[in-house]
Amino acid sequence: MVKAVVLGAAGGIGQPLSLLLKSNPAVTELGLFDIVNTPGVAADLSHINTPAKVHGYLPPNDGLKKALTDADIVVIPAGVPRKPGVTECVQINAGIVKDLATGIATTCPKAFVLVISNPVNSTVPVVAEVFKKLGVYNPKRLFGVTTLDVVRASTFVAEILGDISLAPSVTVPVVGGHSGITIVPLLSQSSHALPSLKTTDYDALVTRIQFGGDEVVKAKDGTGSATLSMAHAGAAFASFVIRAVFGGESGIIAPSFVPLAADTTGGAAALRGELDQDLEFFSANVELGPEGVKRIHPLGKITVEEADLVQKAVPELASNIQKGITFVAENAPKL
Ligand SMILES: NC(=O)c1ccc[n+]([C@@H]2O[C@H](COP(=O)([O-])OP(=O)(O)OC[C@H]3O[C@@H](n4cnc5c(N)ncnc54)[C@H](O)[C@@H]3O)[C@@H](O)[C@H]2O)c1
Ligand SMILES: O=C(O)C[C@H](O)C(=O)O
Repeated sequence: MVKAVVLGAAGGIGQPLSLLLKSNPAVTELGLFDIVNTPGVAADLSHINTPAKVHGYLPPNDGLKKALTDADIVVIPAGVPRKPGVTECVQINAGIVKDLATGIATTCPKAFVLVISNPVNSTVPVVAEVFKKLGVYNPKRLFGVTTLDVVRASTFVAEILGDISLAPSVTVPVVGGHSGITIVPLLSQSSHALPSLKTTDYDALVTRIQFGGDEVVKAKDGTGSATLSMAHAGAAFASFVIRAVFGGESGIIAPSFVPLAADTTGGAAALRGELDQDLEFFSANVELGPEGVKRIHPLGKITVEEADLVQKAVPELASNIQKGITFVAENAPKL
């Protein structure tokens, strides 16, 4: 029995993500919360002949609390997407995420929380700070969803290999964070070796993975950012967590932006030793287990070019993380 909850379920990501979770046979209950339209989305999805019972909730009458009651896994795509030329919407989205995290802390503090709302490098620290303030922080259960970067890297590498049918089987660890230069693809660790690329082609591939979001924002021409590929990526990561935590499956490893305190096996300590500056959060290859994060893998063997990318990402990540921490320090969660 797994109850999944989507916060922001009526949005561009929320609707297709809810559809994919409704299609996941391991999900037996699906709670949909948004400030608009969830009754309609829930009614629509409830006609699909899969096991999950679906309920939609709006803010009146304790809707958030009702949606979150008995939640096992909560996915958060609530927030404002980027428009062309706008780099981030920290204040608005941090406020939304802070309030939703407060609801989680008071209603289902043991749930596994997957944050999609941008900027992930700051919103995940927001959730952590709220949980710390409310005394329910378990770093093993908090994840920033960076899977879209991994999905993009697989696709773009398959394109370079000249065979798009390889895309589902190509895996490229993408580490660091989820915005611009904090996105670091470790192409040397690709499951499928790349042909030797000219420096300009290598740089172009890295840039395309780092700024894949811009490609979609530009193409959508003012109407939003990635929603369908994000729903695919979010549902895939949710499925990894469900399989590892509730299905008892071992050996699932996927990049995610996690608190480094989640790992006590020495993996995070080894990763910290590879970075120039200490960070509280980093997207690394995470091995999932029954408690959530089982082990955070260090970067391992990387090239000089990749080490340079990591070095450039770290100060930007530190500043993004601090923004989230400062936001909660200045805007305490209200119960
Ligand atoms: N992590 C990633 O890789 C990734 C990828 C794409 C987009 N995103 C981010 O996901 C977020 C959502 O994007 P979208 O395209 O779905 O936007 P959208 O505007 O289509 O949908 C957002 C939804 O959030 C809802 N919402 C707003 N405030 C809320 C609140 N307090 N409680 C509950 N719901 C609330 C809105 O009503 C809306 O339905 C944005 O922050 C975007 O930048 C992240
Ligand atoms: O780039 C964005 O604003 C959306 C998202 O983070 C993406 O990677 O597509």
